[in-house]
Amino acid sequence: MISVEHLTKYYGNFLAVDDISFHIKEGHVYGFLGPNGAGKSTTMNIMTGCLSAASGHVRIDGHDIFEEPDEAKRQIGYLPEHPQLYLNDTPMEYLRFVGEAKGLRGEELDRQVGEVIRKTGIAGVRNRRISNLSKGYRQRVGIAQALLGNPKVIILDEPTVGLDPLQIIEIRDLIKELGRSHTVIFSSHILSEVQAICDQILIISKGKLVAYDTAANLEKQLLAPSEIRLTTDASADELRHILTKVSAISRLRMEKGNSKWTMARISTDRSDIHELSGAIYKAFTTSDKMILEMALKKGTLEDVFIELTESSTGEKTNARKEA
Ligand SMILES: Nc1ncnc2c1ncn2[C@@H]1O[C@H](COP(=O)(O)OP(=O)(O)OP(=O)(O)O)[C@@H](O)[C@H]1O
Repeated sequence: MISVEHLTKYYGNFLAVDDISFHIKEGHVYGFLGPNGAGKSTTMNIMTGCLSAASGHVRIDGHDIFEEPDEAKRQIGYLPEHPQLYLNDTPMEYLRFVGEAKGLRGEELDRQVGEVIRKTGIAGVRNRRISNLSKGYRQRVGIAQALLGNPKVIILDEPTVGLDPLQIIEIRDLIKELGRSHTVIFSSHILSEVQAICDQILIISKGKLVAYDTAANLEKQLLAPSEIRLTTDASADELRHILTKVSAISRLRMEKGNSKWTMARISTDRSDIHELSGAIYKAFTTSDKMILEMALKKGTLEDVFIELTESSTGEKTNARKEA
């Protein structure tokens, strides 16, 4: 449905999109996930024909966005990060205006405007001025205009930014609903949001595509090491000796505890952390030392996201606090 090949974009000397390539199939919800400034909006603006690129190709349903912009754009409905709504218009007037600009006329215009109003749940406010609508309803109007012309692909740039928690839930539900009838791509810097809505996740960091897969596969393939925190009455040397029998350990770090007990962090790269905890219990049974406390921490997608985006930006992302 969409093919992006070796896309590169500079702002002056600054490389904002760095040789990004990916393919998108019909009928799924895709999430562009990345910290602020990662290059999500720039990539979306190029994909929708709003911005040029230094090099690379974007094909929408076989049409090159640079060479056949009209055909390619017909397949896309776009809600930019800062949509230009006409605040003095009502949603009805605004949607009729956008519909006409997309070439709709007469009964077909009436039908489509009615349908997008119904789909986005704005019937109750369709005759109020947009300037009097809440941010959530304005965002719905923005999504409604993207749906006009019945495009195959809907691209939404940070559609939940600035909304209150209830509005966020409503817009997320709407995106999921749209995913039943369209291919939807939306961007966010909030991992939990992308995880909750998307079938596929594209992680973008510092202009590069650093991962592309389902949430479950990302966790499996890029697995952040799982870790066990252990407190024992064994000394550090005794613990090292007991654990020589445990092959699943990839890393062992002693931690400063109180003077009486030894505390350690034990990591594994294996996908099943219980394989490690079981082996540790077993190793202790053949010693005269005790496990006083054992806590398991499984590697999560959040760990993967933070590691991928930190290693390429060198900065802390804000995913953890907002997820
Ligand atoms: N018109 C511009 N001129 C110069 N630099 C720009 C311009 N637009 C974006 N940038 C820079 O390009 C980088 C990528 O920006 P972009 O808006 O694509 O990121 P983003 O992932 O969408 O982040 P955000 O969520 O903050 O919008 C950022 O460092 C940004 O400051």
